[in-house]
Amino acid sequence: MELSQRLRKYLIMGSQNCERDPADILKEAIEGGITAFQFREKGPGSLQGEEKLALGKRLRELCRTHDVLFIVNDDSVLVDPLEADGIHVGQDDVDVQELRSLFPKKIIGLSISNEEELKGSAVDVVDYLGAGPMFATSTKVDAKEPVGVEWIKRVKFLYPGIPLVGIGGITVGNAREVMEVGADGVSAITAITAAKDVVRAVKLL
Ligand SMILES: Cc1ncc(COP(=O)(O)OP(=O)(O)O)c(N)n1
Ligand SMILES: Cc1nc(C(=O)O)sc1CCOP(=O)(O)O
Ligand SMILES: [Mg+2]
Repeated sequence: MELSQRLRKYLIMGSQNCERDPADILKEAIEGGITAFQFREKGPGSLQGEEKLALGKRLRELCRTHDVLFIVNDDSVLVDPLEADGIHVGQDDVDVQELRSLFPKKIIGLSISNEEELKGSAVDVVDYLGAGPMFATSTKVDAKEPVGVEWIKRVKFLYPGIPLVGIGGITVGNAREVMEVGADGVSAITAITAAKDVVRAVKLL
């Protein structure tokens, strides 16, 4: 399957986003039909060190069993121990050219929030882009101002060949807008982790 299809329903989370066992939430999200998962264990309340690694391994196994893409957020040292399919980084993280030489065959995702970031990034070495925040979000403390779905149109116009997912404030109610302007997928934290019925939320997304 093409990467653009594998990024269609992209759950991102860590234990800090979950009020119950993250593995249960991930299992339900897989049942609902997520195609990709990003292990983003960071921020207030997140696990560190061995505990982080242990949780990553549990979640990785679930993704492997169900053929869901497993991407690590930020932490390049976790890529090999977790046998991740790839890594997602932002503008203030490890440089993507350095990542590409470390991991020639892994999937590398890069966050892009504006034209300046796009111009200054080595887009040619990455496999997909994350564009956001689409809408207001309180999940990421240092999130930028919402850029809206117009940003998806612009990035697709400039880089039609690279898979693109929207992120930030995406819900069951607005995911369609993001897809209709040309995104290959939607990524979400709260819309899935905080849903009363996770299976249904993913299906509706
Ligand atoms: C798919 C996707 N897009 C964007 C991000 C944000 O990455 P970044 O800007 O590095 O912020 P953190 O997630 O590291 O706080 C993402 N994680 N995934
Ligand atoms: C991790 C992340 N990155 C963003 C970006 O704009 O790059 S917004 C964001 C948080 C997404 O959480 P929610 O789905 O709960 O809004
Ligand atoms: Mg990051």
